[in-house]
Amino acid sequence: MADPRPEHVLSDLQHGKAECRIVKVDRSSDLHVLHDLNVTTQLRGDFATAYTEGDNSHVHATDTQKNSVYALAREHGVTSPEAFLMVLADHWSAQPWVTGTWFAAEQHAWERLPANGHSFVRSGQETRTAWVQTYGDVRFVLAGLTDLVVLKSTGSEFRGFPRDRFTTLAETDDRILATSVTATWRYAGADTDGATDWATDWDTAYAAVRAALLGAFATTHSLALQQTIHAMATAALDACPDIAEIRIQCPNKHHFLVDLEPFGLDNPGEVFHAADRPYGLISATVTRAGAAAEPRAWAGIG
Ligand SMILES: O=c1[nH]c(=O)c2[nH]c(=O)[nH]c2[nH]1
Repeated sequence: MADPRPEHVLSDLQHGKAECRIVKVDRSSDLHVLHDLNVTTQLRGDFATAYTEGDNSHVHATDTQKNSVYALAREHGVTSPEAFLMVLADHWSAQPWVTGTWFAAEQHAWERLPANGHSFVRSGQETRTAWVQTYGDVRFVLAGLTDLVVLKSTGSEFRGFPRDRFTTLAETDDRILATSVTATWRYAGADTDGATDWATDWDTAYAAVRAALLGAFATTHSLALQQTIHAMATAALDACPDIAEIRIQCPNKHHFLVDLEPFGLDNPGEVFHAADRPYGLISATVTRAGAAAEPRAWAGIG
């Protein structure tokens, strides 16, 4: 049937199940391992008539997509968020009417307690993230982290910025620098045959990038959060040859020195008011020289 509203153009259709919470217990040894994921599925394809006519004959129900998350976790196991999203991508890319897919995962870390092999404490303040996108046989893998909260109690300045009639901020050669890092990186190359034969060891790569981000944050004498972001991004590219580009977004979690003079006290950089808003919001993407931009890898990802 013809589109009932031909004067309007329908685009960007996708549907799936958001935030499927799954905890997979690996019981293959007495030392159990937990994979705690929040998985989102999205399918693109020949679904327009569901929107224009209410014809659901091509619609893979979001409930079915949710069930696939749990069933495929049982059938294939979960080793890393990236590997599990690859399993979902393999499955859904092969279904009728599907021309593209988009899967996301957030992973919360658990650490085994020493008492036995099956008791855990949540570990790591940050959340690990991953995305797999497919366009036919082309596949992109992104990974990242969010809520990695870091602070330096010295080794940070902010000076030399322009002053105009609205400027009140004092220049400083010693301040607290604190932020909550969100970083997302794209693994180099895009599979063109739909195969899951990426050589990257996802957990090793994640650990290398995380360590590089933290190392650069700690060791960069910061003249601005912008400079620290650049240092973190380049350190990540240097630490992990498999990644082609990295996007970093950092709120500047301002810490203001409290004026204690009214109380007859000095304050040599010891007592701060940790403000939660407003906050500076600073971001950048750094791409390895020669790597092609791949905007399709980032579609739908903030
Ligand atoms: O590292 C900073 N970058 C800025 O752009 C900025 N702006 C501001 O007020 N403080 C800071 N700090």
